[in-house]
Amino acid sequence: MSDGGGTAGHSLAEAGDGMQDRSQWSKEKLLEELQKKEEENQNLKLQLQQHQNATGSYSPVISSDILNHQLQAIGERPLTCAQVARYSRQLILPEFGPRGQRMLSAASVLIVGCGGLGCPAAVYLAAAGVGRLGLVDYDLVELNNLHRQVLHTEERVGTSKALSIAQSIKALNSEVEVVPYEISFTSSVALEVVKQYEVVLDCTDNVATRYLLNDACVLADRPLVSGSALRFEGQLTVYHHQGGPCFRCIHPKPPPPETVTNCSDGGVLGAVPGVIGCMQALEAIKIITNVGTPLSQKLLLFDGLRGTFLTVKLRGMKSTCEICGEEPSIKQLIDYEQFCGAAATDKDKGVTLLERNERVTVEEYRTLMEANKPHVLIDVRLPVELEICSLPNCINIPLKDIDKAESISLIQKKLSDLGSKSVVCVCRRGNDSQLAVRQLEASLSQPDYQVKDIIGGLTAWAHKIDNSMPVY
Ligand SMILES: Nc1ncnc2c1ncn2[C@@H]1O[C@H](COP(=O)(O)OP(=O)(O)OP(=O)(O)O)[C@@H](O)[C@H]1O
Ligand SMILES: [Zn+2]
Repeated sequence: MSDGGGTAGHSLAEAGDGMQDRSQWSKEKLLEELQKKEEENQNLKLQLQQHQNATGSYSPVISSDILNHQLQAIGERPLTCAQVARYSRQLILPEFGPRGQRMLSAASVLIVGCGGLGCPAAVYLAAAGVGRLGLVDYDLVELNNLHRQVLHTEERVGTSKALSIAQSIKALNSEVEVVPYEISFTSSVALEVVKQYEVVLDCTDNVATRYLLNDACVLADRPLVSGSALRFEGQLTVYHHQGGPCFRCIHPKPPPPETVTNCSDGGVLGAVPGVIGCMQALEAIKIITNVGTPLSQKLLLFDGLRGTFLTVKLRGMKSTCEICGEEPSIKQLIDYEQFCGAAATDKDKGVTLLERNERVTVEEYRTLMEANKPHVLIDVRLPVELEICSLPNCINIPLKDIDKAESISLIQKKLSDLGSKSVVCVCRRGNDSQLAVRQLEASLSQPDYQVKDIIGGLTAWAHKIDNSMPVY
């Protein structure tokens, strides 16, 4: 009885054709034999290819005659020879075929957000041959975008993201009609733009725009392919499609603004939005061509660190949903920044918590430093951020640890060693440092301590005092 095709009972040298004992062969002889086998292999592959081409079972080069015949049979305009050549590898997918290609070429997709998700989504939709691609973004390309926003280039830093993507896409596939919108996607324009496209992709990065896009898609009755990515994780779902829920059915109330983290603060590895953006393109293609099962009422969770995908079922459409329910109270677009209590951007807002006399400017801090005035400088960022840049003689106590007993006793010890009562807090941009000051004021026991923060943080220091300090 066979042991399952293993080599039991034979030496390794015999395994394979089992005819020759090669265990005593020289290196040269082995190489010669390998080359011979490789040539035989190539010949076999070629023969197989010719056989398959002749029988029509598989051919990487498709005859446009055969395809055009199939298309005419289903009453569609035939693909040109150039289209057949360009899209041949996807045309031979039985589920997709020339029918899918025709549907894709006739379709239009709107991508809102030309950043980390928008770039991969756009590149795969354009490459696949979508007919018309709308690209919305108000922002300009920055150097720190390039690690993940892969359609922009070093040369185009400082120029419009929408135009930059449009340029890359045109170079990739000149057949695609590209419509760049260098605008803020707001309530006044959203519905008008969305109505001009069949499928919409949410590739943005803020909650206000997510609600706006959702409501515009429900009002215009368009499916919304929604993606997000942060740090090493990503999410993907399709809203308002095939009777599935909309974003509001799942999230009737916006989250408190302070609980929302963006890539600029939380960080993101470029390949992660790459994965999710590609999958947004895939969902759009599936919806347009009616192939497969779209992620409607399902949420796909990608864990890049573990390399795992998990799909969870979402609740269904909510009959009481304010926009897609049975008696919707929202019949037109509203003010989403007001609704969310947050701006429709993830740019740093620059909070002001402290009074002016509780703060020092970077210039004032430089004077204090140069005068060697004894003080304790506390950098409240994460340790990894201090590896990027820091001011001399700081101690690192991350904001989340600032009011812990051991932090307070460390600060008190440092102050008493220096014979000082002055504490200065610093962070990246001067937001967390203000929170730290408030917490220290409450935690430090002696009322005559002076606790201040540096306005604008290390970013202001880099811009105004030390140009050699990196800005991130
Ligand atoms: N309401 C909106 N109108 C137009 N574009 C928007 C809107 N909201 C967000 N965007 C765009 O969506 C894109 C999201 O991209 P991404 O999440 O990669 O962030 P980013 O802002 O480029 O980078 P970072 O957060 O690191 O500064 C951005 O280019 C942003 O300008
Ligand atoms: Zn809903």
